[in-house]
Amino acid sequence: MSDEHKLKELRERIDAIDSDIGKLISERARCALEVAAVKKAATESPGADTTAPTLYYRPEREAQVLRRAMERNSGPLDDEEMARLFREIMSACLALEEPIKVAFLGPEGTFTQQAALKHFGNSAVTRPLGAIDEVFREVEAGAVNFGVVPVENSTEGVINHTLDTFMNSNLRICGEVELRIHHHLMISDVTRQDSITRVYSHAQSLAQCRKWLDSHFPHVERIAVASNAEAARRVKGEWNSAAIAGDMAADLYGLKILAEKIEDQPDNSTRFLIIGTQEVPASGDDKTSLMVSMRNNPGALHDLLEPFHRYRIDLTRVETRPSSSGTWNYVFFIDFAGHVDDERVANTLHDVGNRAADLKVLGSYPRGVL
Ligand SMILES: O=C(O)C(=O)C[C@]1(C(=O)O)C=C[C@@H](O)C=C1
Repeated sequence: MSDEHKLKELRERIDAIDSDIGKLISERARCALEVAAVKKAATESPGADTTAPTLYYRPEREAQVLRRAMERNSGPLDDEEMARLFREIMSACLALEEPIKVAFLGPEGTFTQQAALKHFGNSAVTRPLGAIDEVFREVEAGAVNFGVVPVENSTEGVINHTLDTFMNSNLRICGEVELRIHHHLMISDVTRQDSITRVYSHAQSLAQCRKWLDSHFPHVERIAVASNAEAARRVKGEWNSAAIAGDMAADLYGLKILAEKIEDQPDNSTRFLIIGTQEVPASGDDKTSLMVSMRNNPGALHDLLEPFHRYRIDLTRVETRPSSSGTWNYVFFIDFAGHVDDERVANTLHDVGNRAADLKVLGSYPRGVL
């Protein structure tokens, strides 16, 4: 068989498969619409709390669907790629039920926007806001369904502002998403490559690329700005500057990438939290985040952590922040594996509650899948 003939035959097979996939996606979307009708009827049934909103978005179910897509996968696409395809199908199905609105730490083109789209898919309506506390406020006011904020970076550590904002908020953590962060050095079409005297970026990104800058641009002034996207925007009209930012910002402002992946740690990643008002049922692989205030006694941290050890709970993070109320009191932010509905977790929380001055469960949520 000639190459041309073979190609034609293969494309006919692909056309037939696409037609089947299309029909199946439509069938799936019709099912999602029926699910929406069932959910709506349940909130409107006699005896139901009529002030409670219908919860169309179900993080635990989405995590299960994505995990299953990965488990089922037998290649040649890798598991993450397969899950990403299902992520988009589910995002489109949810948009049919109710278009989901998500606020993120902007402006457009930030890694936080990338994280929001990774988590909710491209059918979500995303809205950029200027500061972390604005994202919290917008969710609290009910103007959007969820917010996305960064919480820790593998190279630079915790984003204190996000943790501190939880001290004065009743919002819950409904999910997490991790993003590999690749920084690039980018310039505009008016930049003179041999005359770069300043480089703009967010302070965290400048820190994440410190060694690379020391060796490639030791004498260039490093200027911290509010976001990577803002850095890219500034470079647009300047002949003597460059920016460090991600792919999205380069695309958005039409910048040229001079050097790719300049982060000092090759596995540089940032974890983002999904904040909302919804309590999320167990998905089968969950994490819980707590905020605990302890009186400033010797051994307070040991007392606090002992129940976790006794009930064999796997801690994934412990952070300390000074409390906003008393000068010498501390607030601990603790993340661990498990859901508040698990018996061992409930027992641990009971014991921790007895020892703490204050204990707040920030949320139980599915461990990030993608
Ligand atoms: O299972 C549901 O509750 C649905 O609404 C369906 C579906 C899906 O497309 O699979 C869509 C949105 C939800 O966030 C979870 C799953």
